[in-house]
Amino acid sequence: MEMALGRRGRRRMAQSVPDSGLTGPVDIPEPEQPEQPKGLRARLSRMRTSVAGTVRGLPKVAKLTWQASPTLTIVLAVITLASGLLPTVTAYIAKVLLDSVVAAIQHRGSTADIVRITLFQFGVLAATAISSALTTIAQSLLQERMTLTIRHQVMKHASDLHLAYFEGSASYDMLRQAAQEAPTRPLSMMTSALGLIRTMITFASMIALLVSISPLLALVALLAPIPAFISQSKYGSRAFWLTFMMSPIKRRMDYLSSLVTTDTYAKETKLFGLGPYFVDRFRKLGVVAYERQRKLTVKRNVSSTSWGLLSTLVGSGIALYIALEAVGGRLTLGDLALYTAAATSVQSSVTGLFTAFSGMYENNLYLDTLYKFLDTTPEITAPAKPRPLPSTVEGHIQFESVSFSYPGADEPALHGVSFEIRPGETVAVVGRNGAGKSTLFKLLCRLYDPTAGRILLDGVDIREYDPVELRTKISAMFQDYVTYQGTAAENIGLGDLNRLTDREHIEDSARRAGADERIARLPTGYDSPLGRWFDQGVSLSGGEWQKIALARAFQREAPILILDEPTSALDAQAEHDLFDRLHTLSRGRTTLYISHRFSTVRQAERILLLDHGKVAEYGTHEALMAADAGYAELFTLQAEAYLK
Ligand SMILES: Nc1ncnc2c1ncn2[C@@H]1O[C@H](COP(=O)(O)OP(=O)(O)OP(=O)(O)O)[C@@H](O)[C@H]1O
Repeated sequence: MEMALGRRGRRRMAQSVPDSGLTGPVDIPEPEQPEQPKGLRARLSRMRTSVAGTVRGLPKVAKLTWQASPTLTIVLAVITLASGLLPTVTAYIAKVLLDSVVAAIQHRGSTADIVRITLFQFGVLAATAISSALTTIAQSLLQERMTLTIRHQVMKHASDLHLAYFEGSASYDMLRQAAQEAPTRPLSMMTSALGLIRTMITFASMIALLVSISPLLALVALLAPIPAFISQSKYGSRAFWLTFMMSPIKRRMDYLSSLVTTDTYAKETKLFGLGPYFVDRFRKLGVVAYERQRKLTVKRNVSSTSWGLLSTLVGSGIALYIALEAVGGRLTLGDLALYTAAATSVQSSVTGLFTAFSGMYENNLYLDTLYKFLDTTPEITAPAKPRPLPSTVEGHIQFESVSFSYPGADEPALHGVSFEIRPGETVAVVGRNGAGKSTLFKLLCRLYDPTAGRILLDGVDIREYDPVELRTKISAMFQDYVTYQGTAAENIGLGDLNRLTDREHIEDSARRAGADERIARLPTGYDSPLGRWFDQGVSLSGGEWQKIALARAFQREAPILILDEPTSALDAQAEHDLFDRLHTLSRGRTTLYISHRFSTVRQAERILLLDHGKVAEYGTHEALMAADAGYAELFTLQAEAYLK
């Protein structure tokens, strides 16, 4: 990006600015296609590859269309193919009509013939109109079904993918393309493919007529539109590259837009007066995106029109030749009409063939992204023969030399971590920001797999279990819990889908989390909508939301309880009450919680101190205080602050 600026001062500035879209230059690199050799042979071989690739893409597209709706696919195919003959029939009727008019004028024929032919012509024209209306209906319905089918497939696949997939920006761009661009492409490809066959039918029937008058003319008419095709295919793939390269900029625009239009961000945006700044950046990014699009659209159309003019010139030449032939008496007026129609039709068929093909080629490129996304295999999967979890999981947890690095990170988040938690024990995990505490929890839930070492649950490596089943044994609340735009009951019930409607259990979970009292004060209690996206719901405070999220964790009666800073937003009384209850709540369950408040940490049976991804200390509060090392230092620091 910076390179494109070319001016030294701006380049230096750009280097110090992260490429986040929030600050710095809004330019994005010109879409550059991979270097390709230019010679004729290379071009031909590229064309062969793209033809083969596009043709190979067809069965997949046909399958997608069929999955969306077999009936509509058949309707569309039959009408499209049948309408292939209509132009030839229409042209032929025009000839016959003209000849019978001339015959009637010269008293060689009757008006009854003309009426019959006109009626037939009406029939054909009506059929043309009906088939075009049916095609439109079938296409738009199929498009709806198709969008639904593909979005469903994308959603389903995304829900199966591992967490890390969503954290890489390249894969996120791919996901965006698959979700937004791809749904319209298969039908477009299918329509082009059917159009291609229809045009071939028209073409074959028409060419027969043209060849019969002059093979040379047929050849000229065939060759003229080729340049138009070349320009089409070149710009077709450029458009694809542009969209692909535009994806990051579009995502940044979406993000900026959400910063200004989403309730949770609006407060801070207003406080710091960021609204106009974000709006302006959104506009600037939009201008860059538009400029790219404009250049390409103009280039593409100017180019194809120029090439198209060449085809028109040939068409006019043919018309002139035939007209002169008619004047010379070598052709009838009807022949003239027929041959003119045939010549024009062959012209447009050939252009149509090439345009349909280049359209298919372009659509296929977009679809490749969809297939690539759908082919991405989830990295966290169940083994071929998952070991069934025992009906009563004891909750014995062992970390054995566990190391973990986030994809693309320079330093490991965890390094050689080993410790053991006995069944039913309560352990507090402490450490500075970034020490690796949340990562430890995520590994235990198998949201990631360790890069080295292993984690055992009841003596078995957790990778031997089915991760979905493993997670049913864990009740968890993360720091960045979700605030669902639903009712209070739904917000809690989602913690255990099997008990989504078990109101008694939901109320019990709320009581355990200390959320019951606030819910009772809501306009319609548990049925009150929370959040304002869909209904005029109630806005809760940060602490009240946290209690709801806690209740959701308690909703699942699992043998392992994991709480990542469960009281960060709670008031002192609520925090005290929760930890009071935690003794009862954690009875019979292995419990791990992260906290930065040492008054709550000391209540745990054992304390694990992490430091830069390593276990620094592990033991009871008393033992760690006696050791007088890192934990004792942090504890004293906080205690002194309170006593001052
Ligand atoms: N999704 C991620 N991708 C890449 N790196 C990450 C990701 N999440 C965390 N990290 C990095 O891993 C390290 C450990 O993070 P972790 O969230 O486990 O820390 P923590 O001890 O829970 O911190 P805190 O007390 O601030 O919550 C940090 O350096 C962080 O930058």
